Amino acid sequence: MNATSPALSVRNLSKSYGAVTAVNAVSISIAAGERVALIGASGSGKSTLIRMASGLLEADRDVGEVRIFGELVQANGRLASDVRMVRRRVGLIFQKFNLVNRLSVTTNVLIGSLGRHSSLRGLLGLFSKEDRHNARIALAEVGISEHAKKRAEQLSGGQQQRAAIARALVQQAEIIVADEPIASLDPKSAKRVMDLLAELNRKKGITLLVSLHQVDYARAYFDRVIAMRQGTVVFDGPADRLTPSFLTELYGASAEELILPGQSGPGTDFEGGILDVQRIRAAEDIARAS
Ligand SMILES: Nc1ncnc2c1ncn2[C@@H]1O[C@H](COP(=O)(O)OP(=O)(O)OP(=O)(O)O)[C@@H](O)[C@H]1O
Repeated sequence: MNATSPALSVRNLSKSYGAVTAVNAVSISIAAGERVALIGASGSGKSTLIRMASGLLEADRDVGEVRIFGELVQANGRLASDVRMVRRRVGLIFQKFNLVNRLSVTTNVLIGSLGRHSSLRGLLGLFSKEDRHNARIALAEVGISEHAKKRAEQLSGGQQQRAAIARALVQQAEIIVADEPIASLDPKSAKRVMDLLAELNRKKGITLLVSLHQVDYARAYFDRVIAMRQGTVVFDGPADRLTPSFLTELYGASAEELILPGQSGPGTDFEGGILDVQRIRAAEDIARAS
């Protein structure tokens, strides 16, 4: 709403499941355009926080608030009545891609435009010429134009994740909230997905909040890291402070789960170069041609 509002503001949010406190009085603020990784061992509360932040899950009653670009998502454990409108600004990416397997890649991407139309129109496949044009551009931007007509289930994991990102682009998401987007991918596909997210942040100013298990990806791609342990935020600061010794200080023995010795991380040879340039040119060509 307000140009100076944070992209995401979470204040005093908690969530319990019976005796388990999944998230305990967490407050964070993410400025528009920031690139923030959320790390933590399994069960530390990352998914629960992400689901509450994006309006998919109500927090515990009576305290807490979430706003996205100043618009209320939930307060005191109740979702805002117009939460659907706010959610349109959020591109959600999940570990398991969240595509409709039997639909074509293009249709899956077009689903991103449904927030702006009646669902019936979308269900009937009555997408506008402009929507289709935007879907073609988005597919080119994420580098999977040649797979547009295939069914989603025919794509590799990395390609499916890129289709999910294309859907967020068609949705014109201003913040992408991704819950372990690379956890199911091989290192090469993981790197491509992370390269793509970072590029969208740089070129389009899309804010990123991405939960990850792997600290080396957090360090390579993000300026700021929020680390959780047992439902609370134990670190919020520059990614380069996350040295192995600091992680051991934060997490003790469970730091090993985050450092992943021996597993190949992103390294430093980010794919940028030729592939990127070709992809961006293709998207620009499509934009000019129609
Ligand atoms: N629907 C639920 N019912 C009961 N307990 C839950 C539920 N969802 C999460 N929890 C518990 O809340 C805690 C935090 O879970 P959460 O999934 O948020 O952690 P996480 O950091 O995302 O873990 P992972 O990295 O394994 O996905 C865990 O102890 C989990 O068992």
